[in-house]
Amino acid sequence: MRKRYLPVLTIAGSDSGGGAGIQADLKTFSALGCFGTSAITAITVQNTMGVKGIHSVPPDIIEGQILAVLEDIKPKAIKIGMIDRPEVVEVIVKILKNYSHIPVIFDPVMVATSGHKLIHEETISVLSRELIPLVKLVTPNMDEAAILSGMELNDKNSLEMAGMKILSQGANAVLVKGGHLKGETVYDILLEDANQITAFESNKIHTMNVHGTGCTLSSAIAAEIAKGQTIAQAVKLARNYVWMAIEEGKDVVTGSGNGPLNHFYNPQQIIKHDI
Ligand SMILES: Nc1ncnc2c1ncn2[C@@H]1O[C@H](COP(=O)(O)OP(=O)(O)O)[C@@H](O)[C@H]1O
Ligand SMILES: Cc1ncc(COP(=O)(O)O)c(N)n1
Repeated sequence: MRKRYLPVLTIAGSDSGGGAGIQADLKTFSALGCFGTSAITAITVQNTMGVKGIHSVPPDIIEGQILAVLEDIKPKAIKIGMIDRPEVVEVIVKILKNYSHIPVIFDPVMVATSGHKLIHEETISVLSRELIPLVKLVTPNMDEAAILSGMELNDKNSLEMAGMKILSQGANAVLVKGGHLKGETVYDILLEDANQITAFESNKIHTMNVHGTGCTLSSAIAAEIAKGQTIAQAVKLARNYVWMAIEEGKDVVTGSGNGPLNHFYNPQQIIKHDI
């Protein structure tokens, strides 16, 4: 058997500004020693200041991209990000049912850091009902967890309560991210089931460059899962990676809004596996 890089697939939107979406995902996979492949769901007209337009990719082309990768390159994990329309959820669900052996990490992207909506309202109930029960881990931020759970989130305790609600709605595991919490500490709460809850905490970094943190975190979790880590260990490693990429991204000078992270603060890890 030859040693190769572990392939990982991202199904997400393109960010022309390069900080979030597909662009962040592919940089993260590479930085963590995996081989990144992609299926683009939508092309956003975006920079550090915000989103100026969205061109939705036709569902048959999204399906074609995903199958082209699954049938030939055989990814070890899948990350899903921006899904703007219900028909795209349907296409993805249909495919995933035939590939249930591949672990899927789903970041239910709804609103960009800049405040722009990236999802049609009617998509939310469909992804909650049909997609979330199929994935290994769903990673909502506070606003997304509030929408999915119907609860208000403002402190560490409410992150956990919302996570419990999302579990009760059919999720297998939930990471409620608290990057937008007030105060000097950020908490992310991992619920693998009602009795297995892990609270991760780190110091808040003061910087404008936090565009793409959620995309980067979910891709890093997918990369670590592809390498064989457990969910809890993958989340721990991915959080460390994101924290360092934010810290080292303070001086990445691009644009006048919310800038990106520095995905390559560490030279690329060369990690080949028998596959
Ligand atoms: N200012 C910050 N300092 C340290 N960690 C952060 C900061 N902002 C976000 N994070 C971390 O980045 C990850 C993404 O969180 P969050 O920003 O809540 O998600 P999203 O990008 O989906 O809104 C989480 O692990 C969170 O703890
Ligand atoms: C294509 C695309 N996907 C995801 C996000 C969310 O990233 P963030 O919440 O960091 O703005 C984004 N802005 N654009």
